[in-house]
Amino acid sequence: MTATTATHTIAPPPASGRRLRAFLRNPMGVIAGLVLLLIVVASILAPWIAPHDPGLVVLAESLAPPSLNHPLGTDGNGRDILSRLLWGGRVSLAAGTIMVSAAIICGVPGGLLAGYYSRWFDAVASWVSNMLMSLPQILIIIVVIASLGSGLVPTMITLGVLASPDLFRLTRSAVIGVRQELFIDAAKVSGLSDFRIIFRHIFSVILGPVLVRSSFMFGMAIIAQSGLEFLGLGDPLRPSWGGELSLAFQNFQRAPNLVIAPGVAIGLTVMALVLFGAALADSLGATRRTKKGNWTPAPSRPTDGAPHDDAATGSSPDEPEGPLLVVENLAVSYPGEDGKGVVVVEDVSLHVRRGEVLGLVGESGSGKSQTSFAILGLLPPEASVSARRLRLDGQSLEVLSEKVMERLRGQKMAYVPQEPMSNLDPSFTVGYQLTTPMRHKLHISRSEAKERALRLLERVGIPDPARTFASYPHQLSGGMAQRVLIAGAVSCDPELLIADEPTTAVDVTVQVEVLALLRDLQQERNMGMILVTHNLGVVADICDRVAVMRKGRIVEEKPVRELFSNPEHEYTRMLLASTLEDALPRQQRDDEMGVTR
Ligand SMILES: Nc1ncnc2c1ncn2[C@@H]1O[C@H](COP(=O)(O)OP(=O)(O)OP(=O)(O)O)[C@@H](O)[C@H]1O
Repeated sequence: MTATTATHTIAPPPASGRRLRAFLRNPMGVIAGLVLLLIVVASILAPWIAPHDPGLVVLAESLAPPSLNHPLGTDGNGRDILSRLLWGGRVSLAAGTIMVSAAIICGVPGGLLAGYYSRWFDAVASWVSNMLMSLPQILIIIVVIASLGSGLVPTMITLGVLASPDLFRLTRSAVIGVRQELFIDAAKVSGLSDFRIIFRHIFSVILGPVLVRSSFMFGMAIIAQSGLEFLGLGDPLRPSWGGELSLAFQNFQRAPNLVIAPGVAIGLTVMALVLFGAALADSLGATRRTKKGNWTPAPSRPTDGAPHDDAATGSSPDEPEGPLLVVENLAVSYPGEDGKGVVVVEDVSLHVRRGEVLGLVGESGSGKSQTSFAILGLLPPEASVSARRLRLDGQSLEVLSEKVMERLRGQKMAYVPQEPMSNLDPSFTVGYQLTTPMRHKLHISRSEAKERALRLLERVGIPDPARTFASYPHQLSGGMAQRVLIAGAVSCDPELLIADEPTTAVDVTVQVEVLALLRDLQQERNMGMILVTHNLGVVADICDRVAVMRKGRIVEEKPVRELFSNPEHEYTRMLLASTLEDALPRQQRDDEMGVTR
């Protein structure tokens, strides 16, 4: 699920504000930042504040000690050291900027795509990255300098490309980590394109680690560039810290103090960058820990549906009384270790009519979620799916491209997950996450989406919709998060709602409310609903029909009352005996909850 910018009236402090405050609480980071700022400003202003021309040779003043005219003395050629260091700072900073930019450009997008899509792109990109890492860097640099000259740009770009595997691997592993997060699934279910998911949800997560690593890399770039100058591989006419250090060593016997100034310039800058990077890492890490600490369990996730647009989706209108969803002979398998496929769903056939609730029950691992994900088109790439028919509103889902499925998930199917907190992106406000799918799918303005979101929040029983709209997920209780996700799920009027154990993560009292809410919304909107659960008590509460799954197959399927009064399959009887011992008959439950059917 996703989001738009909330209105700013009651917004809590944004994540960036918390990070800044955490950073400012670290004195070392602040001092390092100030030192860096001073170095950057002094280097930029070098043409105006340097007391002398950095290239002016006055042999008569060779190796002059510090004086008013030359505050840091002069080098072996009588050039003013302070002026050369100020100008040299520009070179060092430019070197760092070029190298880090090249490393980011080569490493980060590749890591993002490799981590997100895996498969062949990952294999190729990882191979290239490993190859780059195995190259002898100094030899490559010497070859580049020999063929392209000692210009700063080609040298530092080469170094950046050679360093890019570092950022590639960092980004790739961060993306692989976040890709497993449920809020990414939620974003997919809400119909967001891969580009928006990567840009909005994943990029924000990798930004911190990439920034931190880049600041270290910047320090390394300064050292590398200075080292090249020191070894005589730079341009002798270009004032630089490394070049000054090299000259100082040449005159070490006569004026050993000359190494101090360029050494301090390099050491101080690199140290400040490292400390700054470490403080940045701490502040980002602190924010993340805070969020996780407030995590509360709860259910549902938002999705959207949209105005029915058969032309857009290529669907044909369903016959008036025909089922909304038809699944015939669905099978899902995964590659096994011995090369044979492991079948996790086999020969599953079911249908759901508009306004009908189908319960999909079975023990853990019986294939309920895999069946749901197959319908939603959200199985991982390694899954093999086949079905004789898989139709939603008359449209065959199995032949659709991922792009059309994306749109369908936004427009016709919605999903309410088991763990609501994990399905909300901690970096965005509830309002943002609720309104983005609506704006995107329903093509409505920000203010309309906000109005709609506030109404939905009120409808799902959130006591202060405006406040919740502006809140971040960690500020919600589990039950509230669950309601928010249900609001998101119905926000674009889906026709089919798949709720996967929506009450697992909340306490018993909230469970009852959530089930009642789902049932009310389903009836109000005449949605077809699949309720995935292992609890026959829940089935008794809100389902019209039940399909009992075991070991990937449906072993019995019939109307709820019939199933309860006449369970035929041995497994169904066992389920009934074990889970319904304390359950009340449906009518009695409805009466007690004041529900009219
Ligand atoms: N990516 C995967 N690769 C291989 N097997 C998988 C994969 N995902 C799920 N499975 C297997 O598919 C089977 C069915 O899983 P599924 O999640 O559908 O069960 P479930 O009935 O929903 O269980 P639960 O109630 O615990 O969620 C399980 O045996 C599971 O190990």
